[in-house]
Amino acid sequence: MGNPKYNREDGRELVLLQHIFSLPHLETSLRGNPAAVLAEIDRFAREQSHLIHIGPEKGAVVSSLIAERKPQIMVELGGYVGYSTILFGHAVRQAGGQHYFSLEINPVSAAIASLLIDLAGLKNFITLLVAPAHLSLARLTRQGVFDDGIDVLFLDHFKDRYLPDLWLAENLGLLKPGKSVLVADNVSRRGSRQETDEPNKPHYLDWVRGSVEQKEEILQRFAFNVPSDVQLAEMVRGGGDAAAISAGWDLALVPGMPRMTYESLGQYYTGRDDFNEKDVDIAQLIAQ
Ligand SMILES: C[S@@+](CC[C@H](N)C(=O)[O-])C[C@H]1O[C@@H](n2cnc3c(N)ncnc32)[C@H](O)[C@@H]1O
Repeated sequence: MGNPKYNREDGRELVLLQHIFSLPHLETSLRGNPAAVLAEIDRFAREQSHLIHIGPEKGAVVSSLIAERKPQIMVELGGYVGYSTILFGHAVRQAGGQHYFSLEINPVSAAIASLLIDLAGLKNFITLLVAPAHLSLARLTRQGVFDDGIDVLFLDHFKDRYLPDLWLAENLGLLKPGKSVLVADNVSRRGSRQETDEPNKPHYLDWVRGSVEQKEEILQRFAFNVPSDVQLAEMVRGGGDAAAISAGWDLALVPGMPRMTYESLGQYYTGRDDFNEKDVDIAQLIAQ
């Protein structure tokens, strides 16, 4: 059964949508106002049903990073109902950035997010793609939107996909040394719930903090399906996921690049070990 607070199979996200679109100040103060839309989502999560959004405290940490780094292109893996999309998309736009991409696997969550993003007035600045993140990364790579790299990659989807999707981004050449920053939600080893701490699965931080040798050792534990004679990045740029798949690649499990090493820019810890309120980890790619 688990904690009923976290039982999310009750349609609460649709209730949130109904709630927001029936507020009396919808047209007067919510439309076109990202901060007001976010405040209503936070209020709903506090007073009615718990949501798995990043929330205002960790959200502010990432918003400050955006204001400081001024990313042109930011990509989030796991858009859910659009809270972080609206918060960070707005911050990227305010910082003079070009575009925000939100990748979400669940079509119901994405439909809700789409309406809330539109309500907040950010529709033209944000692209929301509904598919497993690895397929959307391939699709956007093919479209050339990442030709100058991803400036901030925000990982907030399923924990067991953080590493495989980071590996794909590395392999496709989407991360640039001295520039690209990774922001990962809830990856600290503190707290009791560690979905990634299973015996044979490396933890996200093993990779992001690891040396070249440690990362080579991590990759040896996996059976990758890697055709020897074809460069994945070229293939995906030319023909997207279809070309890669027909050449024998499994985009869901592509080896990372051990020579890409990261420098930690800090870990913000909330002091709470609730399921989605623990920490946010920030690291920058330094070598390739
Ligand atoms: C913790 S929620 C994201 C919260 C959101 N970033 C926020 O702060 O408002 C995780 C989301 O990741 C999505 N997700 C899980 N696996 C995914 C995948 N492989 N690709 C894209 N989205 C995924 C889930 O459907 C869920 O909506």
